[in-house]
Amino acid sequence: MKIRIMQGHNRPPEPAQINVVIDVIRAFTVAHYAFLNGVQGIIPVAGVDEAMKLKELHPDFILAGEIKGLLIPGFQLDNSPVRLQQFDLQGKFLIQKTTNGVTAALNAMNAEHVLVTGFSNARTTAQFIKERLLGHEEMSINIIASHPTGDDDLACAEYIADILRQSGYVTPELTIDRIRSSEAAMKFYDTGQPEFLEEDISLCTLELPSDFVMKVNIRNGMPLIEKVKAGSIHAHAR
Ligand SMILES: O=C(O)[C@H](CS(=O)(=O)O)OP(=O)(O)O
Ligand SMILES: [Mg+2]
Repeated sequence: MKIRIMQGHNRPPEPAQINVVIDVIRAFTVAHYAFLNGVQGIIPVAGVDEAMKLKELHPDFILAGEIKGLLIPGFQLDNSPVRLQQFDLQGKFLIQKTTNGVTAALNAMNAEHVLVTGFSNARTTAQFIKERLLGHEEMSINIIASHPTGDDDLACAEYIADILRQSGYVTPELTIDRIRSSEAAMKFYDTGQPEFLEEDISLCTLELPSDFVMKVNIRNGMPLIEKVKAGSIHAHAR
């Protein structure tokens, strides 16, 4: 197993069998909570225009995301996992547009398996890769920390790599400390920026025992983030 950790969201990674795209604060923590709250699927989009065009075609889809961390005018949801839980998302599809994680995922489709996660689902995702995806042949895995400079995503990437290598050096506690102290987390502690809820960071650093991973599959020619049961033998949606 060859593991490459890389940072940034604007360039496709080296070809590999598996790409894991990390966005702790907050895109794929939001995605995790969305699925926990009954969402059927999440369509990642590169920009607002594409999001709005999709919404016109599918009025019942929900627009979610941010620009500079803030709600996009015309969107129903911003990028807060706390605020997301105030909505009835049962059976819905989200259209998600964010700065780092979604952009990185769209640039990382050059692998047989593309998974996305924050810290909340990192351990489940790493175990899924170990138990369901790694075969006997040598496999290469890119772990993409989507924030270009932030330590939040890099810490989570190193946590996942450590689980895959079964070395046990990178503890959840150390990872949580790095996320809470990261550049991207600072604005959530600043009372002068009330749009950023400190509670969001609590959810971004809470490891949840979930029974699914989030996989980006191509459906009708478009990327779709789907919930895949962690116990499933084949890595496609159930
Ligand atoms: O909304 C977020 O938390 C971030 C924006 S920023 O990098 O913190 O300004 O977007 P994401 O794409 O979820 O990293
Ligand atoms: Mg982020």
